[in-house]
Amino acid sequence: MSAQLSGSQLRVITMKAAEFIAPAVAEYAAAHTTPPDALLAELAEETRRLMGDRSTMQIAPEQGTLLTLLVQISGARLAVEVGTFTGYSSICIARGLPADGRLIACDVSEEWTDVARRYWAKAGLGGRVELRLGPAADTLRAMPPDEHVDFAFIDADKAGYPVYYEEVLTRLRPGGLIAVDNTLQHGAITDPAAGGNVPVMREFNDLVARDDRVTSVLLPVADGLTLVRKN
Ligand SMILES: C[S@@+](CC[C@H](N)C(=O)[O-])C[C@H]1O[C@@H](n2cnc3c(N)ncnc32)[C@H](O)[C@@H]1O
Repeated sequence: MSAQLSGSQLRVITMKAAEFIAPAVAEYAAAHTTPPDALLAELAEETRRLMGDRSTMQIAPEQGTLLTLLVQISGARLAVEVGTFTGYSSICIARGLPADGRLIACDVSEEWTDVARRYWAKAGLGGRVELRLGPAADTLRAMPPDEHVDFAFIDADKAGYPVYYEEVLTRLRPGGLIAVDNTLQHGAITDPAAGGNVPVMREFNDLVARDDRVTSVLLPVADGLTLVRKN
């Protein structure tokens, strides 16, 4: 499933990973991580071409590998994604599910998820992924309130994270896992003067760290990825 990465693909991995660690170490880590296959590399390239600067919203390749691995080892059957964009992370999650598993993908953008739909079809995952267009808070609240979700990935508007976290956690089975992206905010999370999404994210990180319903670890992977297990 892996493919040789071109120089530019490897540079993208290295640039994203280098935010928290020395560039040479980041390059070494990237070279010793299972790389994206040809389809994911093509999606990353098309997203860069179509979306320009917005393409940085896509998760880093090593996060994609990690998501697939987490879904596989957790034995998840039903997954939820909040923030799909052009589909990179959804493909990584869906690939970790069994053939009869299901991913509910939430986003507000028809334009961006049209790209995702195309790539789900190309990846043979069309039957495994269900897109729900609309504000994710509404989509999550409309789901049954019982504990039936095995795995979730939160990667949408940062102000919405506390609501997404709570609505997902309510529906997560004990032992289920939530992965939350961008929790280190390019390293600005420790800067008390930083604006933008940083204060919101700091509050969210504090909320998770205080939550005795879960066990969590904030990993310095890419832009910070917090893993949360429901106790
Ligand atoms: C950082 S991008 C997601 C990147 C994606 N996980 C990937 O790997 O390519 C954030 C996405 O959240 C979506 N979004 C923003 N606000 C939202 C909301 N209120 N409900 C659902 N999706 C939302 C945006 O349309 C965008 O596609």
